[in-house]
Amino acid sequence: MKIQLALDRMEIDEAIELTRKVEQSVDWIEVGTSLIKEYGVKSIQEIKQAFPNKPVVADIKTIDNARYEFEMCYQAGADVTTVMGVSPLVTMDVCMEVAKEYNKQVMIDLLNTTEQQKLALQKYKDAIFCVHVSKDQQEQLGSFNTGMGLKNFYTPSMKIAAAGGISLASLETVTAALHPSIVIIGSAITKAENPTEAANQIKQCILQMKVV
Ligand SMILES: O=C(CO)[C@H](O)[C@H](O)COP(=O)(O)O
Repeated sequence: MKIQLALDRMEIDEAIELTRKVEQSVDWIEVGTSLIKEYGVKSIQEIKQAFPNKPVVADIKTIDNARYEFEMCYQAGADVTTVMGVSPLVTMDVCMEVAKEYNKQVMIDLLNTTEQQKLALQKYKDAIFCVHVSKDQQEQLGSFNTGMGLKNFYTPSMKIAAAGGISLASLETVTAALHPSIVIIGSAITKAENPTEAANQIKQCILQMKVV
């Protein structure tokens, strides 16, 4: 299981400095939606330049205008770009098409998708599916719980990611419920008193769980 470090609500320099402290423990780097909104694609360019050997995820959360947004992210250096699962399927088709042209990946954010919408997304077999508890939901309901399985949607060949307030304390619950191949972790590392130690503890916990 890979760790995707989510960088949100900070300046680009701060994001780079923080990533340097934890880079040994994390696998992928996410340029968070807030960084892209505040600083534009420059945030993707600078973070990819600083960490050329790490896969970079541009969490742009596309919902329309897919070719324009996906090309912009891939040209800036993103290896994976995100699209909302609630988008029209024509948008999803364009995301998959652009990713193929650039030989890059798509992450579909399942936030607020209905069961019916999830089933319609199953055909995008090359995509990574992200189960996401949003910031606003976290404030109201807390993070992940054991009831958050993927029921009828999941197939063994699917690549699943999980995001939303995941911490060392909830890592085992999330893993048991979703069997993700990627855990997306932001605040539990970036807001920790000692980010290096927090990231290392999460990495060690994953190694102990022996999950791939
Ligand atoms: O997509 C996001 C916000 O929309 C974040 O990347 C995701 O929630 C991870 O950050 P945190 O662990 O702080 O919740």
